[in-house]
Amino acid sequence: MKILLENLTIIRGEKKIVENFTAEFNGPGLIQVIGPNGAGKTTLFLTILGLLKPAGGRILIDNKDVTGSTQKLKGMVAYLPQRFEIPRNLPLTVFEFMECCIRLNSKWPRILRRKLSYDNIVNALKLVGLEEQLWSSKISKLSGGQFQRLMIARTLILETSIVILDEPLSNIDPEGRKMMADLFGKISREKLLILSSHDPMLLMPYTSKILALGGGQAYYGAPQDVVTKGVLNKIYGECLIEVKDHIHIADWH
Ligand SMILES: Nc1ncnc2c1ncn2[C@@H]1O[C@H](COP(=O)(O)OP(=O)(O)OP(=O)(O)O)[C@@H](O)[C@H]1O
Repeated sequence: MKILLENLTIIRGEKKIVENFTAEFNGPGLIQVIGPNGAGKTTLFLTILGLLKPAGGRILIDNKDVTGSTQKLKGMVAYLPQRFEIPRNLPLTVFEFMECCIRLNSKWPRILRRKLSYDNIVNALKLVGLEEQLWSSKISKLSGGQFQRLMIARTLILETSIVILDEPLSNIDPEGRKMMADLFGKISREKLLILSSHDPMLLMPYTSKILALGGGQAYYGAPQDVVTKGVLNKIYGECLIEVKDHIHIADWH
């Protein structure tokens, strides 16, 4: 599992996100995409997903050119957007919601979908830490953090080898974040997991590579080469506060 960004130039509105940028995301592993608000993390994901066309360059997934095409990505990538377009008032329980996600997925033949669903759903819900007593609750009754966990579970049952999560830790409380970080570490042992985060240190023990975006610049490499004062200064500018040996990123998340 490999995503190659080849000489990629991305422009959104007036803003240049990256120019002539080349990087290879290799899995299994965890790749963190960091950068201040508006740096272009979501834009990069939407470009990888074929929902936005780059101004230049190509995107290859497992050597297949998928640039600007959502169709070619089918069954290869699961994506969790930062903001959901799923109405919270759907009259479905947690379990029914997950069943719908499986039944609607055309990856499996219809007859198999029913058979696959029970175990897959139970595993995914347990993995993200949604307790069994919630499975029969209406999704409208879930808290923001529980709903976020459900959305993560939904990306996992699609069983793709590549998973992209846009700020999956937003809405999750501090204790839950640690649990989710461990979960992402576990997932990244088998899949290529790419996620954006405003709290890079939390996931650092599991991170194979970091992509730092900001001010039209991109730095990609091993965590120790990217999370340096020099790079973070260029990416975060004035949001970077240094207190003795401690660096604090003061963005709005
Ligand atoms: N629909 C849009 N049309 C035009 N420009 C947009 C659109 N959405 C976002 N942008 C601009 O694209 C740039 C990158 O935004 P993007 O949402 O990708 O950043 P981000 O790093 O994901 O930010 P955040 O951390 O706040 O989620 C910003 O300058 C933003 O204003």
